[in-house]
Amino acid sequence: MSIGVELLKNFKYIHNLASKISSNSLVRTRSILRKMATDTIVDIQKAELKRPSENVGVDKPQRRTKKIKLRKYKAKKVDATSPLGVLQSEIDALLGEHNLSREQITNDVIAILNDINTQTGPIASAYHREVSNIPILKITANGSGLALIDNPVEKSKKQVVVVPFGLPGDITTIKVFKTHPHYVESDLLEITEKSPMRKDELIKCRYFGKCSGCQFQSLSYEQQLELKKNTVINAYKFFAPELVRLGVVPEIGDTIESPLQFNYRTKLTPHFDMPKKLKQLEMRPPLGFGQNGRPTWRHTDAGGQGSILDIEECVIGTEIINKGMSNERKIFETNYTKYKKGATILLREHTKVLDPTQDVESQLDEGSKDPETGCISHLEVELDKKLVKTCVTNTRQVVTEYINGFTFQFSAGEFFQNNNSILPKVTKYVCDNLKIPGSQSDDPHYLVDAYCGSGLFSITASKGVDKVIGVEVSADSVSFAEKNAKANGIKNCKFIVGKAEKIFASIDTPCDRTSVILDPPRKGCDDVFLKQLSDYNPSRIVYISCNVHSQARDVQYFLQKTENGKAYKIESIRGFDFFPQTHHVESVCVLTRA
Ligand SMILES: C[S@@+](CC[C@H](N)C(=O)[O-])C[C@H]1O[C@@H](n2cnc3c(N)ncnc32)[C@H](O)[C@@H]1O
Repeated sequence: MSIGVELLKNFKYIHNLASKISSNSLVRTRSILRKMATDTIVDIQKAELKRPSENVGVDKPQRRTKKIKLRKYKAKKVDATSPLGVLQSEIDALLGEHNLSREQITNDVIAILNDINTQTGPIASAYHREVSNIPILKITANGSGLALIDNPVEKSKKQVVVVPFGLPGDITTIKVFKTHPHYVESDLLEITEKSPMRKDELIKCRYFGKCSGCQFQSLSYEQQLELKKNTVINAYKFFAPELVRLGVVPEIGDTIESPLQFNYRTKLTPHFDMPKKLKQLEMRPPLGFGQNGRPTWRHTDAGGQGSILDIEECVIGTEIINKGMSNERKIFETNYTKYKKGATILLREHTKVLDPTQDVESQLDEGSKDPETGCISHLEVELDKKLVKTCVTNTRQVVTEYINGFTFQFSAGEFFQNNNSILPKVTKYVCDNLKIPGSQSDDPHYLVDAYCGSGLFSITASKGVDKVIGVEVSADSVSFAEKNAKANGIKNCKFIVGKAEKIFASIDTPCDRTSVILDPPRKGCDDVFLKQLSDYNPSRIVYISCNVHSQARDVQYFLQKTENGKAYKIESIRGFDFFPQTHHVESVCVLTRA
C-alpha cells in the first residue's frame, strides 16, 4: 500500500475519532486530535510532492484498495492588468514594504483542497476563521482594504488578507472565508477602531457595505479623488516601471471631479439568479446587485443575505433610472415564474427634447411603465430647452443623450458613457489636448478616433478640424456614429467598421498634421495596433482609458518597444471621476511627438 493511502487512512481515522469527542472536558483532546489530523494531511501532501510522477495508491496492491487521488490546485491564468492581476502587484508592493517574501505568505491551498470537507474539515476550519484586532494597512485599486495576519497553520508565516470596505487605519474583526496561494479573502465583521479617513455619516445608501457596486461612500469626495489619483500613480509604477525609472512619467494631475456625485448613472443592470436544479422559480428571487462576501460591519439586513442583494433603490442611479427600477421590480413580482434562467434587466436613461406646444404624454417614446397606472414613467426637465426623461428597457431601442449642444443616439444595449454630467468636461479636455503645439489656426488639422463607438469624441472634436476618421468594431455603433454626425450637421467625419488597426489602411492625412484619439475597452490596445500607430507616427495622441493599468502597460510598450515610440513624450496624465462612490477611475494620457 502507498504511503499516501496509509496516511490518508490515518487522517480519516484520527479525524473521525476527534469528531466523536463531544464532552467539554475533552475539548483539548479533540483539538490535539484535530491537529494530528491536520499534520497527517500535510504529510500526505508532502509524500505526494516527493513522488510527482506517481499517483497515490497506484502501487501494486496486495488486496483491493480504494484508489485515492489528491486534488491539485489549478491556478487560473489572469491578465496582469485585470483586477486579480493588479492585486498581485499590490500584494508584492505590500510585501516589499514589510520585508516579506512571497514564500513567507504562501498558503497551503492543496491541504485545504484535500481536507475531509473543503468547508468544514479541520484544515479548512483552521484557515477559515475569525480574527480580531487586524489593522488595515492599505487600500487596493479595487477599493478593498489589505492587511497582514498570522498564518493559522504554519506559525512562522503570514497571510495577506483582502478586506472589502476596510480603510487604512481601521482596526477590524474579520472572517477569513477563502484561501488563495498568495492571499485570503475575508468579510469585514466589525470595525473596533475607525480610520481617520472614515466618515460613515456620509453614507447615503442602506445597502452600502454589502453591495458590490460602491466602495467609497464612507469617504469625503476629496478623499475619493485623492485615492483615484493614487491608483493612477500606482498603475504607472506597476505597469510602466521602466518609464518611471527613466523619469519620463510626469507628475500625475489631480483627478477631475464629476459635477454629480450621486444620482449620475444613466445605466443600471439589476439581475437575478435561478437557483441550481430548479426548473421554475417558486419564490421571487432577490433582484439587484451582487453582494461583496457576507460582511456584517454595518449590521444591516437590507437586501437580504444572498449572493445577489434585493435592491429597491440605487443612490448613484439617476432619478428616472430609479423610477424604472421600481416599475420593473413591481412587474417582476408577478412574472418571475415565466423565467427559465437568471436574467439581467437593462435600465437606460433616454432624453428627448419636447415640443412645448404639444402635450407631453403624446410625445413620449417607449419606456418603462408604472404597472399600477399603465403609463410610461417620465420626468420633465427644464434646461435651455424643455426635456423629458424616460427609462428604456429594450436593448434594441434607440436612446438619445445631449452633450454640449450635440445630440447622440445609440442602441440602448450598446456602449455609451454612463455619467453624462462629466462628459462636457471630458470632451472639452480631449479637444483641447488634441491641438498640435505651435500650429496656426488656419493650418490643416486632422483627427483619427480609434475605438470611436457612436462618435462621441469624433463629433465633439470635429469643429475647427479639417477631417475626422473614426474606426469601431461594432457595425451598429458605426451606423449610429454616421447618423449622429448627420444629425449634428457635421460633414467632415467618416467612420469605418473594423478592428482599430484597419484605420491605417485608410488614412491619407499627413502624420505631422494628425492627432489620434484612443479609447479602447478595459483590456487596452494590442501590440499589432500599437506598432502600426507608431509606424503612422502621428503628431499627438490622447489615450482615454477605463483601465489605467492597461493604459500604463500600452504607453510603456509604445514608447519603448515600437519603432518611433522613443520620439514621444508623455505630456500629461490625470484621472477623471466618471464613477463617484466607486473605485473606478478613467485616465487620460496625452503623448506628443517631439
Ligand atoms: C470604451 S468604448 C469607447 C467608445 C467611444 N469612444 C465613446 O466614448 O463612446 C470602446 C469601444 O471600442 C470598441 N472596440 C472594442 N474592440 C475594438 C477593436 N479591436 N477595434 C475597434 N474597436 C473596438 C467597442 O465596441 C467600444 O465601442
